[in-house]
Amino acid sequence: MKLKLNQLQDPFVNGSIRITGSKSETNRLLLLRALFPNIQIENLSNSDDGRVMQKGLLAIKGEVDIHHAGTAMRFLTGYFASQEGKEVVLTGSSRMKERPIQVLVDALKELGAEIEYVNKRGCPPLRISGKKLIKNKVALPANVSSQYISALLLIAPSLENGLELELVGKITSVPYIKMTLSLLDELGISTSFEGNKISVHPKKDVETKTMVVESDWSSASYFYSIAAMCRVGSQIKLSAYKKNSLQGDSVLQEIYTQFGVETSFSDTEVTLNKVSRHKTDFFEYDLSNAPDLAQTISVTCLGLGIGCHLTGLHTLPIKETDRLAALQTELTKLGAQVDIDAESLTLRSTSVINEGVPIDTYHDHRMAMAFAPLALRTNLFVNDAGVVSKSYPDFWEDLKTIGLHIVEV
Ligand SMILES: O=C(O)C1=C[C@@H](OP(=O)(O)O)[C@@H](O)[C@H](O)C1
Ligand SMILES: C=C(OP(=O)(O)O)C(=O)O
Repeated sequence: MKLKLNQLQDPFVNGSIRITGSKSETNRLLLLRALFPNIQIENLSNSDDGRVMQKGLLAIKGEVDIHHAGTAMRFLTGYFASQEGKEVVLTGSSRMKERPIQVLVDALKELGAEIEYVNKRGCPPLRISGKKLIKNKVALPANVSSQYISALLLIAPSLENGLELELVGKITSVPYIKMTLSLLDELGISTSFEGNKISVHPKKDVETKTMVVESDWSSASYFYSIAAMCRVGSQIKLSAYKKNSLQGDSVLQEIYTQFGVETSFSDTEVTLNKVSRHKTDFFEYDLSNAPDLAQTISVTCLGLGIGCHLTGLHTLPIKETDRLAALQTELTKLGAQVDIDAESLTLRSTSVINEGVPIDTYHDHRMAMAFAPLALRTNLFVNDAGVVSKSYPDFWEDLKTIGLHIVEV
C-alpha cells in the first residue's frame, strides 16, 4: 500500500486518540502469564508483534514464526529453552534471520540450554529443545541489545534457583531492563539491580492479579512530532497513560519542551500543547536509553528547520533495518544534509524540504510513522505503508481523525 500525504494548508490540529498498549509491556506480560497463568492483562497491544508473541507461546513443537518481532524472537528463545519437553524451530522474516542473537544463545547454553543454529551461526532460525535449567549464574555482554537481558530475566523466576546476571560492558537501553524488573516486582517477585549485577529470586506461583498495560509511548512520539510542527494553539490528547511510566520513551515529555510542546496529565489522558516556537536551533541528545525515538526526533528537526546531533545510536544498525543508513538515505532525498557514524547522526539545518518525495520504509514501521508528520510541511508519499502494523495498526486512521489528509494511491 502506497499512501499520499497531502500537506495541511493550515498547520493546526486538534483531536483525541486512544493509542494501543505498549508492545514492550505486552510481550513481557504475555510471557509472564504463560509462566504464571493467574495473571490477567488489560489493554494488550493490538500489534503484529503482540499477536505473534501470543501465538508463539502456545506452541509445543514444530516451527514458530515470529515475523519481524525482535522482542518475541528474544523472549521466546529464553522461554522455549527453559520449557522441558518443548521442541521448536524459532524463525522469522528474512531481516530477523540477520538480527544477531548469539549473546543470548551463549548465555542460555551456559545455563544448560540446548539450542542449535539452523543456518547461519549467531542468527535465527534456532532449533530449541527445552530443558530444565539448574545453573543460575551467567555473565553476558550488555552493549548489544537489552532484549537478551530481559529475555533471561523474564524466565528467571521460573528457574529452580533463580538467576544472577553479570552485565559486561556499557549497558544499553537500560529503561527496558528496568521495565522488566518492575513488572517482576509488581508480581511480588524479588529482584535486585546494583551496578552491573542483577538477581531474581525463584517463585513458584504469584497471586491473582490484573496488570494494566500502559499505552505505547513510542507510538505517542509521532504525535509529539506533529504537535511540534503545528502552529501555536494546536492540541492533541492521548490516552491511556500513567504518570509513573515504566517506558523509557516517556522521556518525550521532556525532550519535546525544546520543540515548543508542553505536556499535561489529567488522570490517564496526556495533553500535548504547542505553546511556543522551538527553543533551540541545534538539538543535541544521547538516545542510548531511548533508541526508538531517533527516527521521530531527526524528522522533527528537519520539519522545524533545525539541526541535530543524536548520539547513543549504536543499536540502530541491528533493528528492523539499519536505521542509521535508512535515515540518512530518506532525509537526504528530502534535501537534508546528514552525516552518520557507527553511533551517531548529525543533521544540518535546512529551510527547504523537497516536495513529493516517496519515502521508502525498509520493512520498518518506524520509518513510515516517523516521516508522516512532514505532511505538516509538504506533500509526500509513503511506500509500503502497511508496515505500521508491527506496533501500531491504527496509525493512519488515527492521523486522519486529527485532520491529516491521507489517500491511497
Ligand atoms: O525490550 C524491549 O521491549 C525493547 C528494547 C529495545 O531494544 P534494544 O535493547 O535492542 O535496544 C527497543 O529498541 C525495542 O523496540 C524494544
Ligand atoms: C526495535 C524495535 O523492535 P524489535 O527489536 O522488538 O523488533 C522497535 O519497535 O523499534
